[in-house]
This record gives sequence, C-alpha cells and structure tokens, in this order.
Amino acid sequence: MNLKGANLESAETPTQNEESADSLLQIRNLKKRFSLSGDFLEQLRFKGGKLVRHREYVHAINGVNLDIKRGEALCVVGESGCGKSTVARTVMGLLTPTEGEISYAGQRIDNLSSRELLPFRKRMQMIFQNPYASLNPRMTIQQTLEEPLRLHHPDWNRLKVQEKVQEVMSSVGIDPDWGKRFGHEFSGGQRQRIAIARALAVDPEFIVADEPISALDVSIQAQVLNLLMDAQRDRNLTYLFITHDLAVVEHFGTRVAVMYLGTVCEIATTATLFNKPRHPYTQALLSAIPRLEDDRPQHIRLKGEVPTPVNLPSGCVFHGRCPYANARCRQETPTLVTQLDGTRVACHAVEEDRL
Ligand SMILES: Nc1ncnc2c1ncn2[C@@H]1O[C@H](COP(=O)(O)OP(=O)(O)OP(=O)(O)O)[C@@H](O)[C@H]1O
Repeated sequence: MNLKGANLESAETPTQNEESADSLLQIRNLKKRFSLSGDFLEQLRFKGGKLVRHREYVHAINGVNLDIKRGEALCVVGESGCGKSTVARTVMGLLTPTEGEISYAGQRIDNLSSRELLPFRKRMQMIFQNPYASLNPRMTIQQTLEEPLRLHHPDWNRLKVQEKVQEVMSSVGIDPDWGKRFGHEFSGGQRQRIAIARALAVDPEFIVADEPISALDVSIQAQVLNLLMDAQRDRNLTYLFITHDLAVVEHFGTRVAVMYLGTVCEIATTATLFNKPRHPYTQALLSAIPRLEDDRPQHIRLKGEVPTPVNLPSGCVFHGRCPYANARCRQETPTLVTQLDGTRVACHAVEEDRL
C-alpha cells in the first residue's frame, strides 16, 4: 500500500449539498457538547474575590457533515471517545444537538417533537451494542417483538401481529416457538438476533447500528454480521454502522467516515480508504492492522495522546500528533475537501500536496 501519492484535490470548493441528491440522511455542521459543571449553584466559584460562573463542557462532536446514501452501509470508525456513539444517538433523536441540522428523506428531523418524530421512528431503527441491557428482562420475546408493532400499527389485529412476530423471528434464525421465553434464557448472540428482530419488525428502511457485534464472542460475531448483511440485501436497508474494528469495516462498509476528536477527517469508499488512505490519522489507523502482504506500510506510531475534548486544540484537532503539521495547521481548522476520486479529506497537508 503506497501511502504517498499525487494530490487529487479538485479545484472546486465543495458545497455543503454536493452529495445530497441521493442522500437518505444528511447531517450538517452537527455539534454536541455535554456540560460538566452541574446546575447553576454548582457552577459558581470565587475568582479574584468575585463570585463568577464557571462552565465546562465536553465537546463530543464539533461540526460533523455526513451524507448517507440510500442502500449503502456507511461505517463510522475512530478510537474510543471520538464521538461515534454521540453521532448515532443524535441522529436517532436520543440526544438533542447543540447546533446543526439533521434531515431524513429531505425533511428536517432534529427539531421535531416526540409525536412528530413517531413516523420517522418506524422508518429509522437502532441496534445497540449490549444485547444484555437492550432487552427488557420482564418481557417475553413475543412481548418484546409485539411492542413496536402495536406502537406503529395500532390498527393490526392480534393474529396479524403474531404472524409478523413469527416471520421476523424466523428471518433472524430464532425458532418462532421460543416466543414465550425470556431474554435471560438466550445466549448473547441469540439476544442480539432478537434485538435485530425487534428493529426489523416494523420494516424500517434505515438502521443505526452502534457497535452491534463488539460485545459478542468472537466466534459469534461473523454470524451476526452476516445476518445484518443479509438483511440489508433482502430488505434494501441503509446502515449507519458504528465500529472501532477496521476488519469489520472492510467486510461490511460501502463507505467509511473516519472520526478524530469529534470531527470527520476523511470519508471514502471502503476500497479507496484501505488502498489509499489520505489523512495522516487514517494512515496511522490502517498501519496498525496486521497484514500478510510484504509491501505493508510500517506501523506509524503517533506521538502523544488524544487531547481532552474539554479543551479542544486550536486549528486542526489532530495537529499535536501529526508528523506533517505546520503553522497553518495550528491556527486554521481544515474542512473536508473533495478529491478527484470522490474521497473527502480535511487536511492542510493533503491540500498543499505536502504528503
Ligand atoms: N452524557 C455524557 N456526559 C458527558 N460526557 C459525555 C456523555 N456522553 C459522551 N460523553 C463524552 O463525549 C465524548 C464522545 O463520547 P462517545 O461515546 O460518543 O465516543 P465513542 O467514539 O462512541 O466512544 P466509544 O467507542 O468508547 O463508545 C467522550 O469524551 C465521552 O466521555
């Protein structure tokens, strides 16, 4: 893999909407911060003899722009704490954005009330990391799967609901006769199949999967991944797939967005990203994957640690660890620039042909 290469930057500055024509989901300048300072009274401090209000925030996501196209699996990768789950939860309306907009099928959804969001909840479903926590221990599997159907199809009679439950259980490889059992009677892999069945029961078109296999035994992970891929093919699903595992990305992803400290630093098709990573952070991430080929790049060791999201670095958030950083990188925040092959990279060094 040749990490260096000609800079393919296009002369045109991309517009925010350049990818939007075939997008199912659009994320624009999304920011989410969490307060660390408690309520008003807890924020008060004495400074220089005066009472002042001290507020501190975790800047979990800082201006993310993403388009997810119909039928694709967009994987979001990055180290722990870079903001992947916050993106997923904000898209699903489980967190309110601090700034920015999210649109689904052309309609803005980030500012809707729970009632207005209900029709979208049928079309957009989420699968969580931990199948032990995501199933209600007091409900049978039948009840667990009936719940979303009763919410979204109040006009369906008992027989129709039961038929749908049986169909969706079979489709994920769970014996429909096991409907009266409780979640704790199943293994982790089976529980995650049931969680997938619950997401699929209402025939969604878009699924946010947040590390859906990372809590499972390695021997089970491939089976559950294959189930998700089969569901995508059979039901024409679109995925936002959160993972820290690059092997999963290579197997599953149509495109990949790489995140670092709350920002997206590179977006590319999976094949392009693995063959020609542009951003120095992507290069370092990929160089850490063990490969059999002789021409693999040397493992790039980044200096230092990921900075705290409480005090974000100025300029490019990666500059403190980047071997190519210069004065511009320390001052000016790079934006995603489209290369001739469609890859989008936020890096001054790539832009200036310095790597
Ligand atoms: N409710 C919260 N309150 C305060 N800080 C939070 C909260 N949720 C997330 N964070 C912080 O926001 C940052 C991003 O967290 P997030 O869970 O989105 O990262 P991640 O990339 O999904 O990590 P992981 O792979 O470990 O789940 C982290 O610094 C995290 O500690």
